[in-house]
Amino acid sequence: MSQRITFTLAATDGRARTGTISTPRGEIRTPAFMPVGTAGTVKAMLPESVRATGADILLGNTYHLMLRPTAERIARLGGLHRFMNWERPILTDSGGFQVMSLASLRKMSEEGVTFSSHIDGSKHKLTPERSMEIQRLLGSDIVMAFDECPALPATEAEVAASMRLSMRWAQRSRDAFGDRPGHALFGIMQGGVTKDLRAESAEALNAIGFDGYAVGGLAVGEGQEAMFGVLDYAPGFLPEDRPRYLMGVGKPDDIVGAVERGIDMMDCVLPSRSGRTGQAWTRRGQVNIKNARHMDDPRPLDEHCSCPACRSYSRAYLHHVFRAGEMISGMLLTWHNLHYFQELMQGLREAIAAGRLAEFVRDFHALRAEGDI
Ligand SMILES: CNc1nc2c(CCc3ccc(C(F)(F)F)cc3)c3[nH]c(N)nc(=O)c3cc2[nH]1
Ligand SMILES: [Zn+2]
Repeated sequence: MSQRITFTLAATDGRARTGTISTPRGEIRTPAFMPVGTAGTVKAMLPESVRATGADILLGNTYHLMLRPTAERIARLGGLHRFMNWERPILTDSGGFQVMSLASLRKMSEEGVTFSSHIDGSKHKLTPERSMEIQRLLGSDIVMAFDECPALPATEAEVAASMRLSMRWAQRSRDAFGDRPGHALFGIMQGGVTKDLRAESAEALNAIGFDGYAVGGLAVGEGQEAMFGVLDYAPGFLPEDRPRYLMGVGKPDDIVGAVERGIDMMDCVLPSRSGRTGQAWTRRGQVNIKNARHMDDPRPLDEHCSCPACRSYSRAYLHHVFRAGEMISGMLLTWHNLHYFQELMQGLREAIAAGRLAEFVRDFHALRAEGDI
């Protein structure tokens, strides 16, 4: 692929931006929400259904795919796009975060991390170089640098040491990635909730130079107020002509607040994971479909929603299939949630382009009742 990945800003409104990331496999409209496709599938969804919700890009993962079915097998079978039948852009995480949250018997060193698979206990090693090799074998379009996301609670000294390790790993990731036209490497800013550490991390990443920059180390239990506190300054430490990706975020109101603060890309398991637990997200708040009060309700989840669940099924039906443990329950609620998240992103993109983001945000909060609706 000769074409390089480029980011074009179309409009700004305050600190918010809207634009397009052009890749050989297609365009990504920003601000973008990226559905999580952990082990090569967005759970309970066919790829064409994920596309129908409006997704331009989805996420895959080094950790899960290196364990099963292995990156080498996927490469032999033509790469992850072919393997999972998604020909549009794929971003893969570098694996470190998942090792810390999923694997057992982990051993950290300057070199990288060794761990035992949570699937079969087999021993594995991840280093910046190995992570770059895996993401190349998968064929992902946007590759994440190998980093360490410190677990909370952590002292400032621990956060500083971890961030500096991640910056050394960022350099090694950059060196190992090489020059791959048509593919992008994103650096990941660390530094916890400490402004000086965040500034030091951004300075290190800017000096190395990346195609895009992620704000890492957030959405790990610090709470929305602390997260927004970091986002009040951290995106501004990053080059404004490159995409900014906030990892692991979030609930609809987290997404709105992050976009207001200059974030262009986000990912979260929430719409799919909560869909499988009967939790529907709507413009007026959350609907907990397992609540008995929906048992006789002929209305759709959201009468304004054009998704298959809202077009053709009642709350009573969704309540029934959830209670009965029928697979269609997870399918319909996941589809609805992903559709709602993409509709929220479209609304944000249009509002920024029209210079009326403040009005959009006001309406967004005004409509959202507390609790179950
Ligand atoms: C939920 N909170 C959160 N998630 C975070 C993630 C994971 C993001 C991710 C990527 C791919 C997938 C896949 F399942 F689709 F593959 C799933 C999740 C982080 N990832 C890295 N590298 N550094 C961070 O500092 C970091 C901070 C994170 N806070
Ligand atoms: Zn719907």
